Amino acid sequence: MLCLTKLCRRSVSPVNNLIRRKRITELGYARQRKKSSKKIVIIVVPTVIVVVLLLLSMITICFSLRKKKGIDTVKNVDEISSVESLQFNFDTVRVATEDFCDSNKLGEGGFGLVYKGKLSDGKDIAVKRLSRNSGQGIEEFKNEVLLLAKLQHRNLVRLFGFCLEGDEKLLIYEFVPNASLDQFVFDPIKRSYLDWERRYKIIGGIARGLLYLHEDSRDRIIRRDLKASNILLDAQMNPKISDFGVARLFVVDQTQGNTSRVVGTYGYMSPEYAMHGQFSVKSDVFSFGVLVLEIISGQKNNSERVEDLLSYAWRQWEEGIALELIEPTLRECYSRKEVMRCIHIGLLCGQEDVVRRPTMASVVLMLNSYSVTLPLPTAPPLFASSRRKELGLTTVEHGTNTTNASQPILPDRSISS
Ligand SMILES: Nc1ncnc2c1ncn2[C@@H]1O[C@H](COP(=O)(O)OP(=O)(O)OP(=O)(O)O)[C@@H](O)[C@H]1O
Repeated sequence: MLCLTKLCRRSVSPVNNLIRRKRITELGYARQRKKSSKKIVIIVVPTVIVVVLLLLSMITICFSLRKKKGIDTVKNVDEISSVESLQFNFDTVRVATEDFCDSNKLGEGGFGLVYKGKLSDGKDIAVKRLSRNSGQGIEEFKNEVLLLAKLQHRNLVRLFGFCLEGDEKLLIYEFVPNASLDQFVFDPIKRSYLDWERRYKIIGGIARGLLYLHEDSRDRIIRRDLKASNILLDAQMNPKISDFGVARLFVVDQTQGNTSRVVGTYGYMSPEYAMHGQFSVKSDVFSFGVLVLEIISGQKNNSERVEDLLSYAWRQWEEGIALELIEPTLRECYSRKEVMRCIHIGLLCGQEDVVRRPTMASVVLMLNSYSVTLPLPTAPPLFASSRRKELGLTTVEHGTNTTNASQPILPDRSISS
């Protein structure tokens, strides 16, 4: 009996042991599980939170982008419909300009007279009354309206509206109070108002305006008639590129053109455009180069010159006396570094080789950053008066300015007369 009990105990105790061990193991597992679940909580939860936050921010970004796109779309629709709503009544313009009276005349361009006007709400306007024989047809007119209505940049003149009534074709622009750049740069008295700092800012502003036309506006636009009289100055002397009557609308990859009708002013025209009617953004770059040299030197690049301005500047550059180009009134106070860089840029833009001319994006970069190394310029085209005569080209210099309607508003200095 005792033996049996002992045997039983012996036989029970391994079972108990097993159960105990099992319990211990389970307890161990449970503890381990608890520990690992704690670990999981510590690692996974923040990860999940981060992922959720990331997803949320991505969704927010997507939403705001879609919203922005939506606004843009609305803006586009607005713009298109506003071309119609930009239409002015002829009587409104007639009253605003006091019946197009002479005292309100601002000047005359190739396409007609320009008048100053005041709308009933007090807003100043400039009205371009296109002459009937301007050669500008209804399509060109609408082209200019559509182009300008779409373009908005601080260095471009804004279009407020247009008027088409009977034979009358009018464009209504924002009034830019300080007239055109040529009236300062080439005027023996007013030129003293443009110190180097102002001229440098003007060069930068024109470059940014052109860059916008070439690359940033939705449609690539080639200005084709960039010159000092087409740069207007606002009350703070910020330059504004005006008059897009000859600009053409391009889809972005259609960057080059060929035309039998050359529209432009010869002193500023690239050789490939003047001689073969070929234009590209690089034709504007060429004109910009000429303009920069005019702003620095105060000299007009017209047909009366023995040697054209580009060739003259190039010769001085080669002789190492480029700084002599600078207009005498500037000599007392200017930044040698800035003037040299601008002459360099002017010569790069005026190179005969179209490919070597920089883009306006490069020009803006060159003006803004001295860490950008400029390539050495190569020769400008042989554009001397002799060659012009040889080619039978005459300088087209239409455009007169009358100052009776616009006494310059000068920000902080007055012109001594
Ligand atoms: N928005 C404006 N605000 C103030 N003045 C203006 C405005 N637009 C033109 N003018 C004045 O009228 C003049 C003639 O301008 P317009 O654009 O018709 O011809 P242009 O630029 O002189 O010559 P072109 O027709 O050959 O380009 C300008 O030089 C300028 O003095």
